Amino acid sequence: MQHKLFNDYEQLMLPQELMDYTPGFISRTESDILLNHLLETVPWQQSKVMMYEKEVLTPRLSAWFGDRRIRSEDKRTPLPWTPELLSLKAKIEAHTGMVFNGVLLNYYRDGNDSVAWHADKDTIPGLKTEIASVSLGQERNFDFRNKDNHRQCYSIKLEHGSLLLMKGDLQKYWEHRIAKSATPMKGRINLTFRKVINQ
Ligand SMILES: O=C(O)CCC(=O)C(=O)O
Ligand SMILES: [Fe+2]
Repeated sequence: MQHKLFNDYEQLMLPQELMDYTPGFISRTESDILLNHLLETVPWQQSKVMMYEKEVLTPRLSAWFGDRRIRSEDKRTPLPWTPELLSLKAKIEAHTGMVFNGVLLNYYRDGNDSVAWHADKDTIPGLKTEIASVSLGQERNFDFRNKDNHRQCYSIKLEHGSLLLMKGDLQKYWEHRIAKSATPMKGRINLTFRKVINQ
């Protein structure tokens, strides 16, 4: 599936059926408060993943809150919803008309923290993956590229208090990442609201 990603002025246009970006979804003051609250209260963990038969630490901290496990093979017990996360979930659900039952929090401590190229798989078989992603703190580049043609690669900045909806066939045809940055970066928290059915 091909998309025209630039308008006549060469500005990047997100195909709305795949990605919908809302800057200022949360006010500046509320975003500041939520960022500090999450930094102080979330039991952040550095997960390990297998890479070429070796266990490596992921270059960021994370936490999973929700009703079910994020993946059946993920042994972490989901953390119980907090009033702050439930209220953000309700705001997103009212805005999008979508319903979520879990949220993955990523904490990028500085420019050395990152997430490698990946697509988020369908968590409910037969349904297209819908993810609502809220960003707090340091603005970072969100890169995405066509799985079949890596030269088709674009970048948007995810601002403090913004909401990015990822939907439709985005995860099927595109990958995304947060690259490491050579420029010094302050902390950033990203919350991805998801729909999962694992036990
Ligand atoms: O930090 C971000 O904006 C993206 C995180 C992400 O891609 C993920 O958790 O799957
Ligand atoms: Fe992702």
